[in-house]
Amino acid sequence: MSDLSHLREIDQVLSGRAVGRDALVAQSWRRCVEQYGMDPAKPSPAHIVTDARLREHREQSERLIAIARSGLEALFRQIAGQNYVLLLADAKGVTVDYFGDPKFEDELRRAGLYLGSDWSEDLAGTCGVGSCIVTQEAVTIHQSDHFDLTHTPLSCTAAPIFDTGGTLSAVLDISLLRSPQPKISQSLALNLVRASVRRVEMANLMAMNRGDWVLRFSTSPEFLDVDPEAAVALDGSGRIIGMTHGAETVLARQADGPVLGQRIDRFFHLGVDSLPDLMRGRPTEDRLITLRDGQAMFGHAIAPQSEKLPAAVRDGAGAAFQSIGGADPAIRRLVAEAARLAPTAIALLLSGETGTGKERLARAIHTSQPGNRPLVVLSAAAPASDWAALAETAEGGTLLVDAPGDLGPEGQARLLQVLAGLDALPARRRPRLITASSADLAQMVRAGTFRADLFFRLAAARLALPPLRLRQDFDWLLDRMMRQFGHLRPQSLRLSPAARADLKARDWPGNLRELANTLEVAIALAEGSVIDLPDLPPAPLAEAGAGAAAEDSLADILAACGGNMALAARRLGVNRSTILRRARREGLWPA
Ligand SMILES: Nc1ncnc2c1ncn2[C@@H]1O[C@H](COP(=O)(O)OP(=O)(O)OP(=O)(O)O)[C@@H](O)[C@H]1O
Repeated sequence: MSDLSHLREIDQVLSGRAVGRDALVAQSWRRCVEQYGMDPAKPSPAHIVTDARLREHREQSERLIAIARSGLEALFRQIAGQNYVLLLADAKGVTVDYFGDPKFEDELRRAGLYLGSDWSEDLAGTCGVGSCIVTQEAVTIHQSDHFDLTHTPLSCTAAPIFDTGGTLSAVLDISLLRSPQPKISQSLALNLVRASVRRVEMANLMAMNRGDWVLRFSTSPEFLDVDPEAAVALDGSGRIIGMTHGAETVLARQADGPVLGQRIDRFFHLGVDSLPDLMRGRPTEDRLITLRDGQAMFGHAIAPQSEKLPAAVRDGAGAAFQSIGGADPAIRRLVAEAARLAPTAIALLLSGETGTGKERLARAIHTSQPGNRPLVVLSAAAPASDWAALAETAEGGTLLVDAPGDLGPEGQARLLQVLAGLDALPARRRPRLITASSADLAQMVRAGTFRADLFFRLAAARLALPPLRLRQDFDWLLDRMMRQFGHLRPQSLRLSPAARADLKARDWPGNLRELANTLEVAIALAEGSVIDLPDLPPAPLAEAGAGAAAEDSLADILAACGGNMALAARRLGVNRSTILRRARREGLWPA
């Protein structure tokens, strides 16, 4: 269709004539002109928000992105090879997650099919994401359905994702740069997007309501347990506290007013006491439930999971995670989250200063899962030519990407390519990605020194390890490491209270690694069965003379340290024997 006939057709719609377009397209065109004041004769290029705004949008959608990601990956694999690009936009229309073929990246970016593109209808005109947000329905906006001439080559199919309260929270869109002319060619795309959205909403409901009853239901029994049509979460009295959009649609037909907050027996001939009868284990045909209007459905009830969850998930005390930390609230939270994320395929970024235990946590996440699977470290320091082979050996296991912040632009592009190569593997063989970084990758993205697409690929969920100086479980770590290094000495060893207090007062820039090194040296050097102050090596990065002015005399420093030579040595950043020699020379100590 020529540009001129496109403009003429929009004119016809505005003057109220039927033109054979879908009603929702014609209505959107009217909005573009009458509400948003757009001029179809003045096309405008794709609008991409700034990095800072993209970050805000992503942060607000972070949880949903993490939950949606494995569903999106599955969808992307289904459409792989057909040149679709897949976008997840937030409720404002900004693309917060993206899957596309890196080969076409420049073209996709120009077309706005990229991270940060703003597809709100009042900015981009009639388009998949924007019109889906306005209508709250799944739509295909195909080629010249687009209002703006810039976008008429595209074909976009989008479906809304609702949160468990029924509010639109995101849009899933799959788009093509070039497509066959008939719009019907996209009907499969529409079904695929709808099904993916249903699964994302289901995963979201399950994640949000682990401690509650969930009732899933379907019209046919075949897919009830694996891919149900709809679900609600119920509190102990049978009140609906969460729902998928599919559930809201079915239940809203049964009774007037809102669905949320109502008891389940208002919609089904079913009481909360009967839920245990609908649990898995009973034949599906026996789990028949009837809506108030008489329609039969099949139900599957899932009991609150808190009591059934493995200890690792419940309180983070599972065997694999036991060595990570003690009674520190931040560590407890971190371990509980890590345990919950461990069984998923979500790409994890573990951040934290050097030596905070990122690699150890990655290994714990890996080993917490059953099976004898490989864990392969892909270090940024290894030659890039080896990466692809390394990544392949992680098949079926975990690929730990270490220190990608050290990579320059070429290395980053290569890493992205290697990761994209893994997409060709069948889902269950594709390694789970965990990244460890002491560089602040998000900050590097903002500064333009780290690729945003690589960052988002690596960091679907983020876990931050606190520095040792902020941990409240220092004593626990100390005792654990003392036991761990116990084998180095035949007799049992303990720390004197003064030595313990001294260690606690240090600021540990090298974190757990520095603490482990310090203890190992102290254990090796201690002569008796007690590690005392003089046995502790000085902090390697303490500035010489730190805490004492360089011109302070040794006598003054010793006095300030209560005559404790080890403490004086540490303050000056020298060995205890040096202090002793100087003290003898200056007559401060008997020769
Ligand atoms: N919870 C822990 N208990 C005892 N030792 C620990 C613990 N966590 C880490 N360590 C020790 O601290 C050292 C550093 O740990 P790890 O390599 O996991 O840190 P990292 O954050 O990956 O470091 P980097 O960023 O420098 O690579 C290792 O020797 C490890 O054994």
